[in-house]
Amino acid sequence: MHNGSCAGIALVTGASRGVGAGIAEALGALGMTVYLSGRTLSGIGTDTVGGQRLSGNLEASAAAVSDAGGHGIAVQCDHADDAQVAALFERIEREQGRLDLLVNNATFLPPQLTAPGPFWEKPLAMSQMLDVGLRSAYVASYYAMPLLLRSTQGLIVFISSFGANCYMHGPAYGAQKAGCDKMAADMAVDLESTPVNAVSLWLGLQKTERSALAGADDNVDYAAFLERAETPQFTGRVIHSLWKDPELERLNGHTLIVAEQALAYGLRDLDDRQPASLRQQLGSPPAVHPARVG
Ligand SMILES: NC(=O)c1ccc[n+]([C@@H]2O[C@H](COP(=O)([O-])OP(=O)(O)OC[C@H]3O[C@@H](n4cnc5c(N)ncnc54)[C@H](O)[C@@H]3O)[C@@H](O)[C@H]2O)c1
Repeated sequence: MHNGSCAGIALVTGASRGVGAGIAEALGALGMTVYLSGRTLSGIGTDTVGGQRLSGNLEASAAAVSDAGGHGIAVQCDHADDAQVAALFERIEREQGRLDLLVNNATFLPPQLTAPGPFWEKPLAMSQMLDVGLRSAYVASYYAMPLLLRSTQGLIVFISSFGANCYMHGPAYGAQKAGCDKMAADMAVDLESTPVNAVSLWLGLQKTERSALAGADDNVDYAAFLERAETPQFTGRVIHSLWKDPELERLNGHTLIVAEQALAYGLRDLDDRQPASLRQQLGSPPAVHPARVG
């Protein structure tokens, strides 16, 4: 089963900036109609890194999707509020009748994310990643399923990282990432014999505003990593190739490393670089769970 020449309908959650905005733009460049969700339609929000306010504007991200050749549609939706998420999918159903691709990206990353210190000395707000990031991905997938089942080839993508398998930003971040990987694996069981598949993706460090500001934070030295960072558009193109893959079913439930999957599909980053797999970047292989990492 395949979507053939149809450019497809996608939803990228949390797409006002950063990874979500870049993925949406790349999907737009490949002709997709992309719904972009975020807490506010225009104007910057309240999120900060190292005391500095992050930018981000959902309407501008949607315009970038359209400028790239697709059709970007900005929808106000707080993924902490199930009723707003339900309304988002009602709107997609009304306007499109189906969904082909859901990218679960929205994550509330608190200002103390990269600050040093044990979890009990940081604000309890660190746990909000488990609300918007983990639970919210379940809720969006739940409401997306009836629409994805109307696609000839539907795909649910979780935005994860090797923080699922090593210590990175503390236990809430690790649990959010490991939880996403596990959701993809377990959803795959329920998705068997449907036209829908689920995968979780480990992204390399991203060239985003958040990464640049975290790098400027005295507590974190991202400089060496940043040199080898990937663009979010690179991840977007890998996601598109996954969605178009006629053998996507063989990856159902897998956790995949974006750079490795790009190699398999013959994709390079925007600067024509071939990003190295995290396995190489870390010097020694991360403790990859062999049963779940493709
Ligand atoms: N930046 C990296 O290097 C990197 C690497 C690997 C994985 N990731 C993952 O990519 C994802 C996005 O990270 P980012 O770096 O773009 O961070 P970011 O903070 O810049 O972006 C998060 C997005 O989620 C949105 N969001 C937050 N709370 C929301 C809510 N309640 N409702 C709707 N939207 C909400 C934000 O507005 C923003 O658009 C995260 O899951 C992160 O862990 C990032």
